[in-house]
Amino acid sequence: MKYSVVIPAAGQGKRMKLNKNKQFLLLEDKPVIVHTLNTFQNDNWCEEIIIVANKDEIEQITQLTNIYKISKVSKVVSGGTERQHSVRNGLKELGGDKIVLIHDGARPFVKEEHIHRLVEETEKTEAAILAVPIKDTVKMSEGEFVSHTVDRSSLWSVQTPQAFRLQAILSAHEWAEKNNFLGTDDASLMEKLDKPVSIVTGDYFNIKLTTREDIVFASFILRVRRGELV
Ligand SMILES: Nc1ccn([C@@H]2O[C@H](COP(=O)(O)OP(=O)(O)OP(=O)(O)O)[C@@H](O)[C@H]2O)c(=O)n1
Ligand SMILES: C[C@](O)(CO)[C@H](O)COP(=O)(O)O
Repeated sequence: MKYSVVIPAAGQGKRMKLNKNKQFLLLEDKPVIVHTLNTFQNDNWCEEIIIVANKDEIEQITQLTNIYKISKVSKVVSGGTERQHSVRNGLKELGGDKIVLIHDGARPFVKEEHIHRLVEETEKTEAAILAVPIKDTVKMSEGEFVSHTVDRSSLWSVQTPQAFRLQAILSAHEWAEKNNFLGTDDASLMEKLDKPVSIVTGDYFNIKLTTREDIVFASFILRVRRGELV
């Protein structure tokens, strides 16, 4: 089985509160984005990588792909003001009706086995997402007070990659653009069109580097992956 992947990496990293894009943060010896790209470069099911970058970071990211020999990168295109716009710019570089994965550049720890399960699931349906069951109790609020506690038995913490048939997700993005709908993930666009989205259970190590604490977690995850910690 084969797929292409779009890597949105054109955010500002505001919540990280650093003076640079979190994709360039060094995790041990390599930038975050290189850790992410290597997973797909090393996966023989992956045929093509499209990176979406801030327009003034395209050259820097292109240089990194040359330095680290990420040869599957076919294009580095500029992003948009929202993640959804960046993803759309990346999707437009692809053709045919292949399987396409959309994976945050800020998620360097996704496992190949989970990527493959997503692709296999998408062969059967049109959309599949990686997610993990919520572990905490979840409550809704009204002002400063709890309004009610949500039944968490059917709640998921959704991650990326998210996998789709290319034409299906392109149509969903076109619908969202025409109807001014902005979703925080790509699967929500399919849901708005009443398309089924399968859930594949991933693992809790597939974090998105969002706030500074995540840098600490990332350094431990790397040690776990090397077998240094349980
Ligand atoms: N306009 C945007 C916004 C986000 N992203 C990418 O989408 C992924 C998930 O977004 P997020 O973690 O929110 O990144 P930022 O938007 O950079 O973070 P913040 O909201 O803290 O600024 C990241 O790899 C980010 O680079 C993107 O390509 N284009
Ligand atoms: C796509 C995503 O990573 C799934 O959890 C998440 O919605 C991205 O949200 P962000 O605010 O753009 O990081």
